[in-house]
Amino acid sequence: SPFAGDAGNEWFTGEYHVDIIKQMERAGFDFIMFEDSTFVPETYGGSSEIALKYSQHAPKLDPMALLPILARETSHIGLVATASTSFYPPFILARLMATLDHLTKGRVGWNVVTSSEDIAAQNYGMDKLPDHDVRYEVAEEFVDVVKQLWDSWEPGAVVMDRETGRYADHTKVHPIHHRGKHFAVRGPLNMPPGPQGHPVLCQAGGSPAGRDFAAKNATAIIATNPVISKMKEYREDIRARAEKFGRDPDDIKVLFQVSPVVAETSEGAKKAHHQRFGALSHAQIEQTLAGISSTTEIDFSQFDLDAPFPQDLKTNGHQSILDDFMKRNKGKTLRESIEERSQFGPPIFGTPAECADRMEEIVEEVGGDGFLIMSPSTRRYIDEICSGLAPELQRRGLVRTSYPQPTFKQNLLGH
Ligand SMILES: Cc1cc2nc3c(=O)[nH]c(=O)nc-3n(C[C@H](O)[C@H](O)[C@H](O)COP(=O)(O)O)c2cc1C
Repeated sequence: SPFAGDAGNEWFTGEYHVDIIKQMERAGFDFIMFEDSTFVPETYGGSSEIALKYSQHAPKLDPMALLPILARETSHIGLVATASTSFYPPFILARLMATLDHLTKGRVGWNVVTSSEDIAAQNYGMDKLPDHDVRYEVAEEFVDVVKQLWDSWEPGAVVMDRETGRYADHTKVHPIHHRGKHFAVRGPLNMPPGPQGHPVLCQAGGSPAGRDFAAKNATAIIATNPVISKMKEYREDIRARAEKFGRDPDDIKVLFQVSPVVAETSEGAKKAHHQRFGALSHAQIEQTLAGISSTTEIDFSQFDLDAPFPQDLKTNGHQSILDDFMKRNKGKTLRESIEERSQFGPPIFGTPAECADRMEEIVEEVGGDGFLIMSPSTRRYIDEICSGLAPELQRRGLVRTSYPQPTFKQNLLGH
């Protein structure tokens, strides 16, 4: 982008992230989420050329190391890092999250992913990932172990009694002696849990196994769908699954991915939207196809752009994303199909008031809890959202103007 400035360099030192998170806190965002993966894609065209040309999936800073820097520069906004249950040992993850919950004073969250790329698994001593549904079985056990570790220090275990010179009460700190199908962990954790006890869990399950996992464990669920009726269906399905697991569905916030295009005038926004998402340029086509190729591990460079693509593709990666993509675009050419996909969510463009109107309509129809704004990495875009769109939503009482509760989870849930 001609408006990226020197973000490509400032990004490496975290300066860029510090600037944007301050804007976001001022604009009343609940949280920032850092997506993550740990590989350099090679699926598209059988080479890393296109992925590296457009910096797709790489480079990435490790979000775990970035969060405490951002915590020092802010006071209220939630900070969510992605970590994979296929690659981390549960003890290390539990300890990292507890550490971050203390360092951020109760503002940390974990986006739980199972990962979808064999090429990433090969960085951790595996030839390939377990099957899709087995990954969720592993994730269930992983989260169970992590929660047991966070609970291995009972409330009141830390006494810090100066008179007796005693730091902690050993009768309130317990090994967990977990021996399951996938993990064996003795415990206890070597530190007490942070202010939230269990940090906020985020998830984006799309498949039946993924939705069950999310409905059972997550406080924030993020989802992508450009079709309003499907968004509604998804949220209702998640809420029904949550009830099945004995949870109050209102304790889960379902947030839909959008990428609003905001401008001073309706015409300006329409033009900018068309530039970004209309007839795709060669570069946009390459980027979108390379993106789908790396998440599905299917080389889309082999298909004719101006013909329908096969409807019987199979992946051990993000199957639900692929199924949905095939179903929605039956009969369409690949070029037509990726035009919709490149938008990520329902089209939203206009002046701040027009975008706010559209978002309000969508939430009314979907019964949704809000949105996850997916941002191109420029300060200009962040400013359009934080100084243009968000204040308009705040004036309408749709976005917070303060953070009344002490922790991220309490602010998210409103109690
Ligand atoms: C908004 C959004 C963000 C996601 N972020 C990540 C991520 O950072 N890392 C990752 O490996 N997967 C990520 N995913 C993929 C999901 O974890 C999940 O695998 C995907 O939605 C497909 O669902 P399934 O696993 O139930 O098949 C993301 C998905 C969505 C919709």
